[in-house]
Amino acid sequence: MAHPLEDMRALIRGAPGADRAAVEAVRRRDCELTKPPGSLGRLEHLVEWLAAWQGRSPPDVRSPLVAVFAANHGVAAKGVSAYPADVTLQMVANFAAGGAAINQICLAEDIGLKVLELAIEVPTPDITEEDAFDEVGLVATMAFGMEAIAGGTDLLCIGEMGIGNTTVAAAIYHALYGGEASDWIGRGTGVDDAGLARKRAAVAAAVARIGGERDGLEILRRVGGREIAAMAGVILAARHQRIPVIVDGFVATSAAAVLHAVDDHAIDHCLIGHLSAEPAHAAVLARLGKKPLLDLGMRLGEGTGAALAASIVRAAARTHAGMATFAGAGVSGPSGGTH
Ligand SMILES: O=C(O)c1ccc[n+]([C@@H]2O[C@H](COP(=O)([O-])O)[C@@H](O)[C@H]2O)c1
Ligand SMILES: Cc1cc2nc[nH]c2cc1C
Repeated sequence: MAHPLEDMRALIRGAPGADRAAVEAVRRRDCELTKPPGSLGRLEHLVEWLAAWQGRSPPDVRSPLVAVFAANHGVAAKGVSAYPADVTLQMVANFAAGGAAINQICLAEDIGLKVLELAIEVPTPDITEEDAFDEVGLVATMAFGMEAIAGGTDLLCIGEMGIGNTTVAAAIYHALYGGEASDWIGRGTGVDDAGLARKRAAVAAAVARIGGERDGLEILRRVGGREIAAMAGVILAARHQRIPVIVDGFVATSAAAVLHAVDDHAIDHCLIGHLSAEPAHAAVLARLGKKPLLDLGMRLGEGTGAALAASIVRAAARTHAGMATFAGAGVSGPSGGTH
C-alpha cells in the first residue's frame, strides 16, 4: 500500500452507476398498476431508487440488514457528552442481550442486525490534539467496515454507537463546509449548556488544528473516528456490490458526507432514512442534496431511523411487485377528455 488513500479515492471515483434499464422497467410497470399515476407519491420514487441500485426490476427486499458500528473517542474526555464513554461498551452488551431500541425495531420489522465493534477499549486520539488515524489505520478501518456485508444483504441500513461521536461528526461537517463551530453542534445525548460550550470549543479546536484541510478522506483521517470510517467503507463496498444503503441520522450521515466530498455521485445509492433532531442535520442534508424519508424527532442513532425507513422501502417494493394491472384486474383506465 504505497498510497493507501489514493487507492481508496480510486475506488470511490470508480463506483458503478445506476441501472437505467431497471428504472425504466419500474416506470413502465407502474403505469399499468391499478391506481392513478403518481398516487403512491414518494413510494413510487423509492421503488425506482431500489431498482436503480439493486440493478433489477421489480426490485425486492428479502434480506435487509442493520449494521451498527461501535467505537470510542478520545475527545469524550473533554466533557462533550451527557454520558460517560463506558456506555459504548455497555450498550454493545445491551445489543447482544436484545435490550436496545434497535433490537426491538429489527424484531418488529423483521430486519437482520449485526453489531461490529471497533477496538472500543482503545479510543482514537483526542482530535483536538492529534489525528484520529494514520493513513494505513484509516484504510484498514474502512476495509473492516466493508466486511459488514460479507454475509450478503439486499438493503443495508447503517447505524452507530459511540459516546462523543456527535462532536466528531460536527468537526467533520465544520471542516467540510466551513462556517462557525456553533453552526454544526447540538446537544447529542443531551448535554447541558456548559457541555455544549465545551463541545463548541472542541469542534473549533479540532478544525483549527487541521488548518483549512478540504480533502474529504484527509478530514476523516484527521478529525474522524472509527465507526465513521467503517461506515464510509461499507457505504462504498455496498455501491460496488449493488446494495442500496439507508443512512441513519446525524452521525451516520458524516460518513456519507466524506464520500460525497470526494465525488458528488458517491452516495447516489444512499437514502437518508430520517431527519435527526440534531439541528445541523438539515443543513448537512441540503449540502448533500438529500431529502430524508422520515421526520420523527428521533436522535438516538443505532440505525433506528434507517431501519424504520427500510420498512417503508420494503412495503413500497412489495406494493409495486404485487399489485394487479388494469388489464389483469379488469379495472377501467382513465376515461379522459373531460378535464
Ligand atoms: O445520529 C444521530 O442523529 C444522533 C443524535 C444524537 C445522539 N446520537 C447517539 O448518541 C451518541 C453520541 O452522542 P454524544 O452526546 O455522546 O456525542 C452516539 O451513540 C449516537 O449514536 C445520535
Ligand atoms: C443509553 C444510550 C444509548 C444509545 N444508543 C445510541 N447512542 C446512545 C447513547 C446512550 C447514552
